[in-house]
Amino acid sequence: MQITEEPKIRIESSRPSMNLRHVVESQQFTVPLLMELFDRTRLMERIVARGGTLDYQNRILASLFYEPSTRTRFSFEAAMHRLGGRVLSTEHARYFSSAIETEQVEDSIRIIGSYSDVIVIRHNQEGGARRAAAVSPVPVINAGDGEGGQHPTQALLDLFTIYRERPIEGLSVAFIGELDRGRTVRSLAYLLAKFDRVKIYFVSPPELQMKPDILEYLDRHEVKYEIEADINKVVGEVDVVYQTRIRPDRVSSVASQMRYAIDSSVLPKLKPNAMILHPLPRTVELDKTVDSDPRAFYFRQAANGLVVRMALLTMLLDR
Ligand SMILES: O=c1ccn([C@@H]2O[C@H](COP(=O)(O)O)[C@@H](O)[C@H]2O)c(=O)[nH]1
Repeated sequence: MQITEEPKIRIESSRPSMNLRHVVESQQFTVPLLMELFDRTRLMERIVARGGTLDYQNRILASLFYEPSTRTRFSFEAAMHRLGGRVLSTEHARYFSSAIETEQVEDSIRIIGSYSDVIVIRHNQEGGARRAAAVSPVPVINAGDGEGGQHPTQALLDLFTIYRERPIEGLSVAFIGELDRGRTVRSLAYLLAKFDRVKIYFVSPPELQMKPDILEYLDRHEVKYEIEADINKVVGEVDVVYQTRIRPDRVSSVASQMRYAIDSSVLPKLKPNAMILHPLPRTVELDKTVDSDPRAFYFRQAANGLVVRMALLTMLLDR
């Protein structure tokens, strides 16, 4: 794709109105900050449509992944390239360099922060990103920390995907699958709690249900929710079905995994204008026959990762 420089689209290179130093958890985002991010995201859509910008040349993003990633790493790196910047990257941070000799994340971050302008980190331990942010000389973005941690930028792109289609106020959302270790679900629940009249259904086998910390947060913020084990009682009620995997080792049988699957037998039960989301990658819980249904939004959701992450990078780099 050719970069067209004329007429120039101005990224409000002015400073973001709200101070955002690191992105560690979803709770950091207020509704005005989310709206500012989404306004910038719309601008990024226009910039990407013309091939990108050179505005951030000479800025360097370091991507440091201690766990595998497809969408998050590629979209962050593509985002920096579309902004004209450069990327230093490893997807084997657990094995590279001195981590194998038990170098602490703090030391790695101090060093890498002296080579770069922003660090994107996926850490295998809950709290890994927070530890990184505590010592980093440059902004740190949490790209997933531990199984019970968070994945705030996934939640931002999830929310943007919904926001493009309908108001978030008054929305009903069913989170289905392996909820206790679903960092994407945890992060999105925190974001949804910022909006009025949202209702959340947590649908999973009892042993994989959402952990009390999120439920207590929802209670404190007076967000309505229900715990449910039967997918059929919920799918017809909601505006958004947020499907997630159930890994086979977490349930006793394939049959119980399949009880939470979305396939062509479930589609007729959904509202005609429902949205089906999934953070991907999928296993058996989201059948490929669903892909051609107009309510399937998961590939658009993954694609939105690029523009949302571009917008977020500009907000951190412009401050
Ligand atoms: O059902 C799911 C599927 C994925 N996740 C988490 O989402 C990301 C996916 O990683 P990519 O960087 O997009 O490849 C990862 O953090 C998974 O742990 C999930 O929680 N539930």
